[in-house]
Amino acid sequence: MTCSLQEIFPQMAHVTLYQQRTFLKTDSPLTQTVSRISSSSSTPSASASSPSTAQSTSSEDGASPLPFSAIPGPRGVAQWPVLGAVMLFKPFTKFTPATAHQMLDNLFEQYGSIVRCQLKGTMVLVRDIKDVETVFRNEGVYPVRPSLQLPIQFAKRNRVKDGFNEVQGEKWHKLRAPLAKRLARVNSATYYMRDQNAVADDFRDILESGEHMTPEEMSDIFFRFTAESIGVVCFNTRLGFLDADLSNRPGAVEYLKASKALFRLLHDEIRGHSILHGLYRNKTYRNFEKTQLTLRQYSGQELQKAGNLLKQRQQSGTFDPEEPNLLFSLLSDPNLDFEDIRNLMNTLYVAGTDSTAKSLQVFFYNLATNLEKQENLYKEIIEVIGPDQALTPEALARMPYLKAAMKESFRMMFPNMGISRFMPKDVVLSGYLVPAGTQILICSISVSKAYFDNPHQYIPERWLRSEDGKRLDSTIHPMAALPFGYGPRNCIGRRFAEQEMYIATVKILQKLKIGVKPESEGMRFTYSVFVEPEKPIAFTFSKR
Ligand code: HEM
Repeated sequence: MTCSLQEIFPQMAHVTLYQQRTFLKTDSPLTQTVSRISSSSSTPSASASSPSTAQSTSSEDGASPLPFSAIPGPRGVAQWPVLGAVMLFKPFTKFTPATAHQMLDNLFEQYGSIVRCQLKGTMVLVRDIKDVETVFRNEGVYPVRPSLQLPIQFAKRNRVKDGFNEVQGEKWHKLRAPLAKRLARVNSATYYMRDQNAVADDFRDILESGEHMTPEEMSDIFFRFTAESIGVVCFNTRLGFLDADLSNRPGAVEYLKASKALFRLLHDEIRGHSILHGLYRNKTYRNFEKTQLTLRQYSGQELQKAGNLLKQRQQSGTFDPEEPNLLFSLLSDPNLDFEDIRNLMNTLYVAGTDSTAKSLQVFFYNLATNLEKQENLYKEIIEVIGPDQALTPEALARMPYLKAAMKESFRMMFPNMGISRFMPKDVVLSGYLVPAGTQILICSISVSKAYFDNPHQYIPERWLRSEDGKRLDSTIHPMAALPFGYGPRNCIGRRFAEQEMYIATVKILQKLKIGVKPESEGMRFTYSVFVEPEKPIAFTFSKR
């Protein structure tokens, strides 16, 4: 069996052997990025983001930190590169890649809140809130997060530009900037609420009449819903993925198939089923390339159509450059070419489908298995907008229970196994000196008794605030649950993800009660790219 870092940290920590080797070379791009960040720590943003920077290399009590080599963790052969990672799994332990999250728990149980181990290269796992703060406060202005290799290989071999999810340093910053500045506007997501409500109407209609669907078919509908919803943002149109008949939508079926295949192939890389795609075009790579080419071709056509529409509106004087329409704004930016825009939109589309589809299923599962909480939420929805009105930004502002219920779902079943960073400078974590260039995995602490009372119970109320704005449970640390990451490299699609999930939940609860069939009670969850049920969930949606 091949064990890799990707298996351990599916969503974000994907480093190939190639990257591992080159990372430590002084002339590698990642190392250059890291040293550039280190030397730029006097830039305003670095110092602004680093209240703890001054003490980042001394212990809290001022004592000299303990050396890196003293960090607890498996010893002996288990510290050897590659072999060390293999030894964390079957047959040496009871864990498999599917239970890697339990393997991490086990390491923390054995060694405490900081662990040094071999996963893909030497990694430091942390699970103490002070360490979480130290990592994020010292991540620098261009935080470095390892990336998957299949997309990087595709870009290289096809001579197309990289997506910003995959690159590092200034290049990453430059690619993300056109989106970041537009998405920082308050109404950047709410602008799409009306169209996304219409998408959710279709989603609800399908689920309402879906009593004969298999759990697999239902899971597919969740994927189609999020693909259709984010499609409204990326392409300014309905792609038709929720249509009963896709035959009048040329290319849509292939596009949908390619979108889903993409995640299966990335999963192959994550699980270590494909390790040689960097060296030659192996089967996984060839399939990946095929899906990418399909996605590019279809998105290219949709962007072309949007570009034509924009031209017409410009010519007829009906285009308002202040309109918060993301695609029109990008298309009318003289500094961006067609390929830049296609890249940005493909990145958003890909990052925004499976992630949200899986999180929505987890949320519905928590509501279905906590009916009292579902009823509280139902009451709030009916009080604020009744059974027929669509969700608006104003109505959402009056739905604290909805927000709390979703936040609690993210806390209970964290969307990914952790968030990874390569440190640009030396830091002290739990009293140990961790040198620049080390990869840190911040593991989820949101089900830890140290940070939450009754951490395994679904209690949305813990997130509610009193009228003066104070959280009822004042003991919750602001960094104890960060499902969308943190800092300049956080999830750029957060508002879209939350909005889609709010809209879908409201639409469905207005008319239907969410339940699960007995076979899905007590479902266990695992991690592939994101958290997901071990088996597709058999939901029921019954009329209220
Ligand atoms: C519930 C759904 C989602 C979850 C839980 C989620 C979570 C995350 C996390 C944890 C990160 C890494 C953050 C970090 O390293 O600090 C991330 C990055 C990212 N997310 Fe999301 N995400 C979701 C939905 C979306 C959506 C809807 C989009 C697009 C519209 C999106 C686009 C991205 C992109 C492009 C990145 C890479 C950012 C960068 O490297 O600069 N995500 N997401």
